[in-house]
Amino acid sequence: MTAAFQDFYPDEFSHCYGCGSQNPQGHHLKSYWDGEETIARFTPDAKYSGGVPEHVYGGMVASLLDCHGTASAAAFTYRALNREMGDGGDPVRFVTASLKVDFLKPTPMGVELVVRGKLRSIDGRKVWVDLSLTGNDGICAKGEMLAIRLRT
Ligand SMILES: CCCCCCCCCCCC(=O)SCCNC(=O)CCNC(=O)[C@H](O)C(C)(C)COP(=O)(O)OP(=O)(O)OC[C@H]1O[C@@H](n2cnc3c(N)ncnc32)[C@H](O)[C@@H]1OP(=O)(O)O
Repeated sequence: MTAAFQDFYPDEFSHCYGCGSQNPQGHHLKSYWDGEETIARFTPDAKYSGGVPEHVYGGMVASLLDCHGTASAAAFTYRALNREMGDGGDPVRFVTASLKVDFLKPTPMGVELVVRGKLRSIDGRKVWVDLSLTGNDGICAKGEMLAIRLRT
């Protein structure tokens, strides 16, 4: 089975509510390569409803873009450096500095959501990632992230 990007986060940095393996209450989002892009799949529990039970609330949508975006920034950087995650070198870790979300239409509840990341550019410690979240009937939200690589 292919390891997810988050599987390479050290345990001490794996407490994120959205994607940390060490947070028992968290969502444990998992991100992977899909060609030149990145992908994550997630089906929110019914308790994450928006104004009506059929729709997912916006914070959950932003959370999925957030965690997938930073994981993708790390993956894009490893690839640009011709490195592999878990190669024993200095770990490449990112946090979100800026996340813009456009909610294009309601996100449906009860279906698997697909989150995609595409590299826009890398400039030193700054990585811009274009994000999208798709339900069963097209793109529901788009995101633009600036992720900053932490100094090691
Ligand atoms: C713990 C391990 C987890 C590692 C494992 C990952 C866990 C999962 C994370 C999930 C995603 C999240 O929720 S992360 C949690 C939410 N995010 C945060 O809490 C981050 C809080 N902010 C910060 O800690 C800081 O502001 C940083 C690290 C982002 C940046 O601080 P810094 O390292 O001192 O760098 P700084 O010089 O200020 O900025 C570097 C460059 O980025 C630019 N820059 C900085 N912020 C912005 C911004 N909002 N919009 C535009 N540009 C910006 C600066 O102008 C500069 O450009 P130039 O002058 O170089 O051109």
